Amino acid sequence: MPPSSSRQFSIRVPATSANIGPGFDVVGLSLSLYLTLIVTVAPPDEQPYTLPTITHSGEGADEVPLDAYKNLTTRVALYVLRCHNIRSFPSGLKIHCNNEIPFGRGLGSSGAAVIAGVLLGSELGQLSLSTERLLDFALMVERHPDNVTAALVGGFVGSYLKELDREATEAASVPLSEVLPEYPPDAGEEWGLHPPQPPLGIGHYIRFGWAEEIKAVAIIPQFELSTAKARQVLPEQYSRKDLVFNLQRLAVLTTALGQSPPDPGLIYEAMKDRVHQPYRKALIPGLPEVTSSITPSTHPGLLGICLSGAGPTILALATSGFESIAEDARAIFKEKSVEIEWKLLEVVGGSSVSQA
Ligand SMILES: Nc1ncnc2c1ncn2[C@@H]1O[C@H](COP(=O)(O)OP(=O)(O)O)[C@@H](O)[C@H]1O
Ligand SMILES: N[C@@H](CCOP(=O)(O)O)C(=O)O
Repeated sequence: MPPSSSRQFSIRVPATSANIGPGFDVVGLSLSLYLTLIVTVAPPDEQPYTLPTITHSGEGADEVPLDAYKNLTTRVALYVLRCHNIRSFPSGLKIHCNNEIPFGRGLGSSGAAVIAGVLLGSELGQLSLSTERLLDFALMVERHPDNVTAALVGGFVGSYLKELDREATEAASVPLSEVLPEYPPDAGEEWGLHPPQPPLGIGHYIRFGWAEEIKAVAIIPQFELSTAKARQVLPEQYSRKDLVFNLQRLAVLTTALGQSPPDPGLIYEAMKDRVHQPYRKALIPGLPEVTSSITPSTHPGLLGICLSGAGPTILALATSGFESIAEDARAIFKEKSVEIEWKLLEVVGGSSVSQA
């Protein structure tokens, strides 16, 4: 018998900090700020068909589209549904989004929206997708695995994209506009018959250890920098010297952050980078000054400091002295006329779906 009352569930996805210095497009850390969706699905016999209603509170409320065909989360959900021959949202769907993750700051807001979307699609279609398959769908949209993997599975995570054969590479490289069309089909059009299906098993990951006493100070400049813009400034090629510099540090960092007590001497140096931060400093006034003048010797308790994701947020990992790290960073940024906000965050578990 079909359910006669509405079904409600919630989806909670954490913020993430990607790269952690040398791990560009490789490592991510899930942090205690959340995107939460409260979803109400009307009983199936309700007539006539009505489009989803989206409401949004918190970060991004003044800029996020509330049209289900334009909103990133619902577009991703619709992509997952279409790939399973479900061509529209259920009638009378209501979604309330409460968002604590600031947009365009390098704390994985888009990765969280994408993961919320794949979980929403899976839940609405009652598809019971595995973690691996959810990741495949997310990777068709956000094509670097660091944020989405950490947002989905939680913790301190390393990931790589599988080398695909020619056919699968083509399938995974279709333009984003084909994966996520922005408009509904015109009346009578057969939209959604052949969405590009993700190849199986695109992303592979492992969770590293994390020493519980390590907290994350997020120093958040009050301006947005889109990840797309911050990727455009990166070179196509790197010298062997710079590549080896990063590989040496990343190999040490992935174990060093799991050791208790953590070793600031080892970690501070292991969080340095030559692959993305040097190129992004032109977009983030104060970045080199903050990362070079806040050190374990000037700030006891500090372990390491780096750009969070594509920036402009700076991530300081520390066991104590959080306020002095953040306030000294504030003073340096102020000299460059950049205002900041800071938050002390914990490393948390991954995304969850709960039935009401
Ligand atoms: N909760 C959300 N719902 C809808 N769209 C979102 C949400 N969070 C982020 N976005 C989209 O992602 C954009 C920010 O993505 P991006 O430039 O990758 O920055 P970051 O992921 O570092 O915050 C926002 O401007 C918005 O378009
Ligand atoms: N590896 C990516 C990470 C982008 O993270 P975001 O939080 O800024 O979206 C990059 O550095 O471009």
